[in-house]
Amino acid sequence: MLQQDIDLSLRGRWTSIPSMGLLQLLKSQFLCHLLLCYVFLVSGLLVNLLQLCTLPLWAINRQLARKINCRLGYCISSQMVALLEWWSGTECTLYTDPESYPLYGKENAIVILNHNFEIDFLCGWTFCERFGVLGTSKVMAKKELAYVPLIGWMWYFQEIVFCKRKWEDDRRTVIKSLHNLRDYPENFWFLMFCEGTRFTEKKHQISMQVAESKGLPKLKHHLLPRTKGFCVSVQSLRGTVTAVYDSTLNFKNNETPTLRGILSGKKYYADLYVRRIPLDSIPEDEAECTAWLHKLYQEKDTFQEQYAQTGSFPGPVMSLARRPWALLNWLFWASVLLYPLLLLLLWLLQAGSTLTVVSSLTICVVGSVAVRWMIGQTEINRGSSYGNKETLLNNN
Ligand SMILES: CCCCC/C=C\C/C=C\CCCCCCCC(=O)SCCNC(=O)CCNC(=O)[C@H](O)C(C)(C)COP(=O)(O)OP(=O)(O)OC[C@H]1O[C@@H](n2cnc3c(N)ncnc32)[C@H](O)[C@@H]1OP(=O)(O)O
Ligand SMILES: CCCCCCCCCCCCCCCCCC(=O)OC[C@@H](O)COP(=O)(O)O
Repeated sequence: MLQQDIDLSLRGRWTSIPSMGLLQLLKSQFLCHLLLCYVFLVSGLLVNLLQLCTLPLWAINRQLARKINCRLGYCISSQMVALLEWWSGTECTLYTDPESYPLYGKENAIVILNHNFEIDFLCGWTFCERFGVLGTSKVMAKKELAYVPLIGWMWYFQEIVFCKRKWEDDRRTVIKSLHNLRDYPENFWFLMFCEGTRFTEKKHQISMQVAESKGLPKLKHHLLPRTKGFCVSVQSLRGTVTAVYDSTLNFKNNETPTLRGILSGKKYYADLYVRRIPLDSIPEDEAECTAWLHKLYQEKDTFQEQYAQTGSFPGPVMSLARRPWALLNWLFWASVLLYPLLLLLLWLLQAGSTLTVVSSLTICVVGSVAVRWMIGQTEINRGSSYGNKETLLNNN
């Protein structure tokens, strides 16, 4: 490279810093990420420990144990919401009809969401937070997520419905977990990604072969939904849940948002289109319910196509401001946990032996490897093989 090129590239780098903003620069620094992760990991472990302490209470007063665990769970999940809303400043826009809007958060609902993005679960959580149901939010999650530290352990106490994505194995456990929710003491949203796995080109191709073999119309933006879980949820929660919220998520400017981007303070623009469908209008019969879900996904596909063409969903936009609680929760944990960290660092600098310095560095490395592994769970290119050709052949 010529000296002139080097000068130009360096000058470009330095002149771009002021325009990038000092705050943005700060947000991209590894040290900041380390501090965020420290607060998240330590507070998460403390909360998990407190959740463990509630175990005897489940036998004595189950409803109280549930209410306590909702609030404890909120302490963990709202930190991730704070990261999205306050750290990255991501904007979440809700498209929905004004008649349904007042009911959101005031009734039990099954939420159906497309599964294309690495942070779709986080956007889901953010909408839960804004409607006051974050602590009680539920999901039908793959069993592997039960072993993710903090989040998976928290879910165990929040009565999340886990599945192995093999209906023969899941039928009994899924129905049992759903029946458990029938006397839940607070309003909850139960999320289902009926596609069962995240969208990839390969999984899409295979699932459209399945659609063709079943004589179903092809979908452009979705995988063919797996219907058993939805039908059994509707059957098991009839009388408990009053509506299905058909939700379709996309991001402005064709962005493919990532958790790493959020952690680095990157701002995204999420758009969510929600239609409220009364549960009574969904057929009870399994075959009819299956056909109903297939039709719903065909409609969702047209909404995504409209978004791809016009950059917006149908329906009016409802204003939905972020609330301060997620930020306040984070500030609480940060003030409780950063002070002892500071004291420890000062002590290490002043009097720490080589052994204590080395052990502290080792803890830092282990912590950051653990967080990297957890972030890896959200990455689509590290996703499961469920829905790939191999699985299809095994199933047959
Ligand atoms: C308003 C805003 C949002 C609010 C948010 C609210 C709450 C937030 C809460 C938490 C946020 C955190 C989120 C965490 C995310 C974690 C999510 C996941 O883990 S997703 C993965 C696990 N979940 C699911 O899979 C749910 C959907 N799946 C089902 O319901 C399944 O039916 C099942 C119960 C899991 C059983 O699985 P199985 O594979 O056995 O399914 P089926 O029997 O239904 O399917 C077989 C059937 O499908 C046909 N088919 C279609 N495509 C394929 C393919 N590619 N390969 C093979 N088979 C395919 C197949 O022909 C079979 O057909 P048939 O039934 O006719 O035999
Ligand atoms: C202040 C906060 C600092 C936060 C630091 C970062 C912490 C990282 C936390 C990671 C949390 C991990 C939650 C995992 C949820 C992943 C949900 C998901 O999307 O699962 C995928 C499945 O649906 C389908 O799997 P595939 O079949 O596609 O494979």
